[in-house]
Amino acid sequence: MIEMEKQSVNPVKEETASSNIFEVQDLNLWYGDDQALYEINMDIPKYQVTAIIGPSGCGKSTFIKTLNRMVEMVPSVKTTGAINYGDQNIYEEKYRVEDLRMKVGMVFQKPNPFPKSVYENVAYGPKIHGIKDKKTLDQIVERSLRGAAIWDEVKDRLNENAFGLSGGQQQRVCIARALAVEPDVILMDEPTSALDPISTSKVEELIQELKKEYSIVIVTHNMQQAARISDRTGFFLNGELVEYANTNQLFQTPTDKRTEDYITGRFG
Ligand SMILES: Nc1ncnc2c1ncn2[C@@H]1O[C@H](COP(=O)(O)OP(=O)(O)OP(=O)(O)O)[C@@H](O)[C@H]1O
Repeated sequence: MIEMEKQSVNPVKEETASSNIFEVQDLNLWYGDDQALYEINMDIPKYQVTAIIGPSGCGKSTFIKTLNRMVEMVPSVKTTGAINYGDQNIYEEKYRVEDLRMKVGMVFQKPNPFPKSVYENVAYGPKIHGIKDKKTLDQIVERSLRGAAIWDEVKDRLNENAFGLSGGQQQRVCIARALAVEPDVILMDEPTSALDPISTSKVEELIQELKKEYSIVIVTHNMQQAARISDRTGFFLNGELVEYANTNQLFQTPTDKRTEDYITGRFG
């Protein structure tokens, strides 16, 4: 079993509803006729790191993309159930997806900066939302880059193309870009899988800092990473949420045989 030093957190169901950023209720999802998620029920706590683990194809990326409705970019997608964010179900027809995406930022597996300067990458979202004043934009860019622990490395390179940065630096610029629109939640889909170990540990440290101000959901293939950085972990298998518990408990005393088999390396 994986060694853990972190304090454990109480299971969400013992907490009040307002301590959750999302409450996923009976969520099912199909790509055309193929069902990819089955009856997912999951309360995702505020200001914590929630990790999603499971073998390839189990539905991790599909699930995380339901949280900002990015999954709907696939035209054949159908969902049933609800995801409550605040007091609203984000799958209600009247819910404006643009509002959701402002509050629920996303960072992807491969760093994907725009082919623009570091400054423009971070200022892009605020500009789209109507901020034009140069001084205000300068402040947002600095604050976001500081928040993503990359300011010192890029403060003299703000006008250089972001493609000229290392992969790990690009990923932190992408995190700064997500922070610039002041989200509540940051979704991360395997954010370190394309990074070297030093960049990975920088991003992992950053995640620990970010959870003071944001709620974080991270998909990871890497169980050690989930154990190191998350407060709660959900284990997915074949589109089902098999087990969801505080991370310590899930890795040390899993209650489901399938979780135990997976974390002890018997499959996956
Ligand atoms: N755009 C799509 N169209 C049709 N089926 C899809 C699409 N994306 C994913 N799927 C299917 O949904 C299921 C879950 O895939 P998903 O990518 O969510 O799994 P995953 O756990 O993130 O896998 P990996 O760890 O390999 O990234 C798989 O059977 C996959 O083939």
